Amino acid sequence: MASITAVARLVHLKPSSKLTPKFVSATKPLFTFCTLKPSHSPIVSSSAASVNSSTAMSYDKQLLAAKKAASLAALLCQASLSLYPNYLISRKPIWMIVLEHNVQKGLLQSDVQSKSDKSPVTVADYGSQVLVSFVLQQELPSQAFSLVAEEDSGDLRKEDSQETLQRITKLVNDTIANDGTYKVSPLSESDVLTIIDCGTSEGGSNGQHWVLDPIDGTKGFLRGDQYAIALGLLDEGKVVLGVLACPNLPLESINNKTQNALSKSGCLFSAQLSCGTFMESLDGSPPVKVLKLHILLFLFYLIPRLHRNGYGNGIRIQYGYRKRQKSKIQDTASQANPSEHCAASSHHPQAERTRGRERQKERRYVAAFFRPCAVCAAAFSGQLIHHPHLHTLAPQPWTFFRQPDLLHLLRRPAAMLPPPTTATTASINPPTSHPRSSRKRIETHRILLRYGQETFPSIWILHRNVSEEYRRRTRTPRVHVSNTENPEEASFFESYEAAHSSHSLSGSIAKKLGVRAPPVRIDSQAKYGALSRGDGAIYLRFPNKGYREKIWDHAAGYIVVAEAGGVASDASGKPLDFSKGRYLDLDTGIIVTNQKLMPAVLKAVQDSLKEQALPSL
Ligand SMILES: Nc1ncnc2c1ncn2[C@@H]1O[C@H](COP(=O)(O)O)[C@@H](OP(=O)(O)O)[C@H]1O
Repeated sequence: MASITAVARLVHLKPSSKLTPKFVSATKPLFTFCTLKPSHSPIVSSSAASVNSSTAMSYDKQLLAAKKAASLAALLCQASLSLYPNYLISRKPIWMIVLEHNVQKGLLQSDVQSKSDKSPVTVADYGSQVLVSFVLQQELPSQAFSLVAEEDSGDLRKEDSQETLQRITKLVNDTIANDGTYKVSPLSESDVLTIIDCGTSEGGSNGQHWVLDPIDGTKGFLRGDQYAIALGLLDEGKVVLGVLACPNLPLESINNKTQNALSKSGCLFSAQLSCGTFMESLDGSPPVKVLKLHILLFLFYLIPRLHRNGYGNGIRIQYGYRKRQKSKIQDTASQANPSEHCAASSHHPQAERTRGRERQKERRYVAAFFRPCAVCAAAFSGQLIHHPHLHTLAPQPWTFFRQPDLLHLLRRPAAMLPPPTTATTASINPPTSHPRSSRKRIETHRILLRYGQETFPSIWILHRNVSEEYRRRTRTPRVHVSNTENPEEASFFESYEAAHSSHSLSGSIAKKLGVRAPPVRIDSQAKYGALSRGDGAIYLRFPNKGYREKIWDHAAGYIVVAEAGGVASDASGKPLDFSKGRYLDLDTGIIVTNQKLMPAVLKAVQDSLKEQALPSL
């Protein structure tokens, strides 16, 4: 391995004469494999490109790098499309962005090219590939680098592509500069070509290989529909981590049309072997735009008043008499059972008066904001306190929401209040540490409380500097595939493009299964992402006979679904095999669903294939 690297460095003469020494050192590993061959020559052998997995770092670090790479690539893609994200990421004056935007609109139309297989490719496809490759090597400099990616530089090296190449280079350099993480000199056009050709590894069953589709669903991207930046990592032929950046996928379920109107778009799915699948917002912000105002009101109006009234530090709204106390978490037993605590202290006349006053204040300050949401908070104890005292109206049956939404709650009639007698505590992922910070910076989290079989939304109020683990759990919720066992209740996904997957075949399979909902047609591996969080229960894909599936079209999505509890197989029930190089070696079609539905779906697939006289097994 070492000798290959040494040879590579010798063969590599000068990526760009304009590179500053700083950039050369920063990109040293970048050109290690790329320069083993002229960039338009046949693909470098997988044995040369493979990396011995014994030298591999933990996947945690690689997952972080992959998330960073995919998120930046998503920014690049959005910047190539619209003004809005450009405005957000750019430090330029607005008038300049408006001017550039017009140019970009023109760019996009003229920069769509056709590949040899007639599929479209845009400047954003190339730019995304360059950026992902660049970021991975910047973030993991000590790792040898092997990348199996969709694009190569062949077309860009033609004379008439000079302008396109310039645009790609500008797009990449602008995105890197706007991000500001990497202090490197701008990439030259020849750097860009070299980096694109880093993606020509053959993959295979030995060592580690990154697998990238820089824009999966290019047709969806051009239509303004769904697309994904899909990045996976193979280790000894197995997918061990995957990241899907889906800039146009709503953070709320795609089935929930009302929520979607309020919800932002942009999901980042990440999965690591045996660690589960997580979904977060692509820009790291809270999921519902309209909540911001209420959170601000809460921070600047309610919190100061709570502090004044002795609710400092712990940010706890506690039933009944409470002493002024400094500790953030005290007396969790009494919090867990407020009525007992109240009873114990009720004989004290001073306590009685204090309680009366506090009740009044609570009503005024808290109910005004959270009505009819029961306010709950027991910072860092892992326990949430239901505060029945806040509910001043007669108990009524509670209506349950799938997604917590403060605005929605505020608008609900008071009749929807939970009964005061409802169980008062609920344990959710307890935080792993109790940071004793003196800084009184507050965060609110929308939490779904479970009381026995019942669920209702609430607000959890926390100090800012909670542990990383706690942040991960609250900000990046783990997702799970739908657990429906009944095919009739299941909805199914398929390609938007009829040319990519037979709609009639999946229609007949759905009919056999008794699926009632119409098919949900979306582009790209966003389907895998949506499936992993239970938006649908089945994904069926049946390309035309003879089409060979590529590993970058499925690797990231495969692990995202598998770690969320789903399964993917071909039509014969064999798991997908990513160890055979750049193509998947599979029988007709791909089926993705949950464990319980798989046998029924497989049977329906087999029956339909026989009926349609397609080769099934
Ligand atoms: N005739 C065909 N049959 C099946 N898949 C095809 C196809 N032509 C292109 N594809 C692949 O389907 C992917 C899009 O998947 P989906 O149909 O789920 O949106 C494309 O990814 P790219 O857009 O990266 O080229 C491409 O790899």
